Amino acid sequence: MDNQEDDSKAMILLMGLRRCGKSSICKVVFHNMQPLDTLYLESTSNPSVEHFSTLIDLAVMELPGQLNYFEPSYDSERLFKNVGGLVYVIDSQDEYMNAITNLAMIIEYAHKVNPKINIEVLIHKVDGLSEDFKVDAQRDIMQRTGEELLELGLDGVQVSFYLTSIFDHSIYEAFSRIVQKLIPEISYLENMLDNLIQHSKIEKAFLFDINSKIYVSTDSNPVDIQVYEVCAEFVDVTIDLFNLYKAQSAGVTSSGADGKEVAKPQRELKSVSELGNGVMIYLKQMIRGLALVALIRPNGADVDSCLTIADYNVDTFKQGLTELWANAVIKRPEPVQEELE
Ligand SMILES: Nc1nc2c(ncn2[C@@H]2O[C@H](COP(=O)(O)OP(=O)(O)OP(=O)(O)O)[C@@H](O)[C@H]2O)c(=O)[nH]1
Repeated sequence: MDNQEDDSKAMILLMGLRRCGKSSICKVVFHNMQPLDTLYLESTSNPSVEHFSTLIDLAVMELPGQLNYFEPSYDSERLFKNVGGLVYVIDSQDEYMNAITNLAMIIEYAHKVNPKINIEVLIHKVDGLSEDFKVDAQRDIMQRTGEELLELGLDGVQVSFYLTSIFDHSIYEAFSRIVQKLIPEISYLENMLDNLIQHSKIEKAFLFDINSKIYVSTDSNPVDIQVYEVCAEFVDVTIDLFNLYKAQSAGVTSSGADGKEVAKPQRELKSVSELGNGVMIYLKQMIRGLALVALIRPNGADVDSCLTIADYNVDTFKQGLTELWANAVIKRPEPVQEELE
């Protein structure tokens, strides 16, 4: 059982009251659904799991808002024991007092069975709120949650809050931070990226999961959300261009020295472009569906030599990443969905 628990740390539980936006978040982040199309999503009635493979294998389990997880028929204890992060979604456009009471009750239980669980609260749908109201809502929700936890004698429990919406990049930014907390090697990755930027005229580097556009790591400089947006959009553009030309090269073979047909090596995703302000944006494919995206500021130096140095250092980084992955401690989580249904 112990081993099983260790292997299952990369499980995220997504919870919240009905219609707070859980399915929409999953569809937009993990299935590239357009935010407006979530208007027609039906209410979820059974737990569902998204498997998401990036540097770590991750499972995101959505628990429907209409279910009572504390009914005896659910093995809630096993469920909560097996998760690394509990993400609770609060609809900020709705009356949220019930949600806060529900959240406090869940934290009490989750913390009891799994004191190491990361508690993450998404103050969601903030696109409908004015800037002032956003700040007020955040303060109010944080304060009320604190009061509820104090009443339960849980004031020492760490809770992280994020303002999110599926209509901008805030949901990706929040999930990036949540996923990073589950990667045991995160500090090595950050060090490796710090090393890379120090020696390559790079001012910011992200290690992106190409499919979801979550970044699994970045260097230790603060993240500017606009810089993140530019990099995430560059991933999209690069993939679109890559797919545009894929059909011609797919399945192409050539004759080897002994006359046998050999498959051509797969094309590697790589792209470089110049932004309006003279900064170069650089993308290169790494391992396991990841891509490194970096902003390079030549600062008067020769652009070609900056790119050559970046190429060399990024290759070294990729080798480091391959070694890090070979020794990674996290394995695929055990599917527990069937037991819940
Ligand atoms: N304005 C706005 N609406 C959102 C956002 N996220 C989700 N919604 C809307 O919220 C409604 C409910 O979303 P769902 O994803 O179905 O909610 P749910 O939590 O999965 O609901 P249940 O399955 O009933 O538990 C949909 O109409 C979404 O379009 C957001 O960030 N902003």
